[in-house]
Amino acid sequence: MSAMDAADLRIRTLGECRISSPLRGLVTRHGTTEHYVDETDRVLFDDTVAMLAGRNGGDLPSFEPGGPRRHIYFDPSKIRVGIVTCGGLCPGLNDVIRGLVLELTSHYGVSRIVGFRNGYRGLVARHGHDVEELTPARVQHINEHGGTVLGTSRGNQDPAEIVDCLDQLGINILFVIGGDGSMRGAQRIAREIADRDRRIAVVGVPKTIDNDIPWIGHSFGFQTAFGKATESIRAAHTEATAQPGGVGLVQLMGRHSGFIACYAALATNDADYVLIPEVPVDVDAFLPHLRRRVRERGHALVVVAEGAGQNYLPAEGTDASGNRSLGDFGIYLRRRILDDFTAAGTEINLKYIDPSYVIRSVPANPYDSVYCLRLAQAAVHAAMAGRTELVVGTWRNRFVHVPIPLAVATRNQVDPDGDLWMSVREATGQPASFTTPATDRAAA
Ligand SMILES: Nc1ncnc2c1ncn2[C@@H]1O[C@H](COP(=O)(O)OP(=O)(O)O)[C@@H](O)[C@H]1O
Ligand SMILES: O=P(O)(O)OC[C@H]1O[C@](O)(COP(=O)(O)O)[C@@H](O)[C@@H]1O
Repeated sequence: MSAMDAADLRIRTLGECRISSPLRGLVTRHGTTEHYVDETDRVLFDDTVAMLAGRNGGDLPSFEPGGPRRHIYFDPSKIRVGIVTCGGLCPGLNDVIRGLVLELTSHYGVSRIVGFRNGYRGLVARHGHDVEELTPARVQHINEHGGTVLGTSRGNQDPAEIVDCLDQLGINILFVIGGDGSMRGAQRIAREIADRDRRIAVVGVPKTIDNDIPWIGHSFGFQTAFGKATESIRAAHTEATAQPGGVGLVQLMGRHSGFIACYAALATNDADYVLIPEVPVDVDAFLPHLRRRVRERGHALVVVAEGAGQNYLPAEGTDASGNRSLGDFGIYLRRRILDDFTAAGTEINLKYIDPSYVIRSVPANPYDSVYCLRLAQAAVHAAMAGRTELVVGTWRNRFVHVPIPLAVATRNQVDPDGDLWMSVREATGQPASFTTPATDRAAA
């Protein structure tokens, strides 16, 4: 990450909080202390992170903690709130929508909440402002289903048109539930709002099934998704061990980050190999290893993230413009394994499984449901206190406010020298990498 401006590390606010919070039920058991965040409290980055953020020494940056404030910026009786979900699906989207609506209505007394349909498209006049009133009754059971009741979309929209829409509908707070692309969009919307000198808060709840957004410990839905992926790994293992020369090959989502592959493999502890985008793999070095393993043990199980092997993919893995194609390394690997075993005269029974969208379209598990609710609560507290251009995250086991520029500046990836990858290598027994002298020379 390049060095950031100090301004990018500060949380923006719309103005002074002069209204006493209407939050009820937050008095502690001892009856004296109200449970509000101490405004002077800070959650420090550690030194490494400070260095990454370009603040080497001196004024150590810190996060503002999330949570309810004693004084708020918006008058709950006067405001109108909008919610939008963007990007790919992820378990828990409906939990977050529900959490936002329930927190706004039950605790703050906000009664006017709308959901924009189909991502940022729902905020663009050309597509016809597509909104739906959201009430506690409407959201009561939506968490029992996967997907998002608001719908979602990809495709860039003009921030100016979006702010026109917020103006026309009298929206005071916009909650964006989405990935890094959505948050970049949210940042541009917030800047457009600031340029027009409007007082509209934009607060993000980071969504990524790949767990690739930093500053959030792990993302909501991730645990549900890798849990679902373990079913495919178990099936592949059962198939592989049931016949001579059995090879199970499971491809999982993960375009740039291999967290799903690593966690699903660790959860089952059956995989012999895990291939992820963060660790280069030379297929020519991998194949003899796999053949040896099958000869010695009678079977093998390979788990690949779809974005693995991008360092290797040959000409046929490129698109018409010569760019290397992303994804589907598993399909390529499947053909190479079959060709290699056949050429070597080694018996093979390969079963390929790609659970694909199955792992991200399911409802959140109870852990993720709790996490979604707490992220939603933190997002509402932040917005009601007039904070803007931020996402809610977790850092050092605290809910924190992360400025959007910081949240989108880097991608969370598996560290090939870190503990997680070491655990995977311990569990699988695979070498540090699969390279040949030629790829080593190329890398150097
Ligand atoms: N750089 C950007 N600037 C403005 N809007 C963006 C940008 N990238 C994405 N968006 C908006 O966010 C939406 C979701 O982004 P996308 O990258 O598809 O998914 P995700 O948010 O899950 O990463 C897009 O449809 C687009 O409207
Ligand atoms: O087919 P789609 O909808 O473009 O989505 C597929 C991609 O989305 C991802 O799940 C990433 O989405 P996230 O933004 O939730 O991390 C990739 O792993 C996958 O390749």
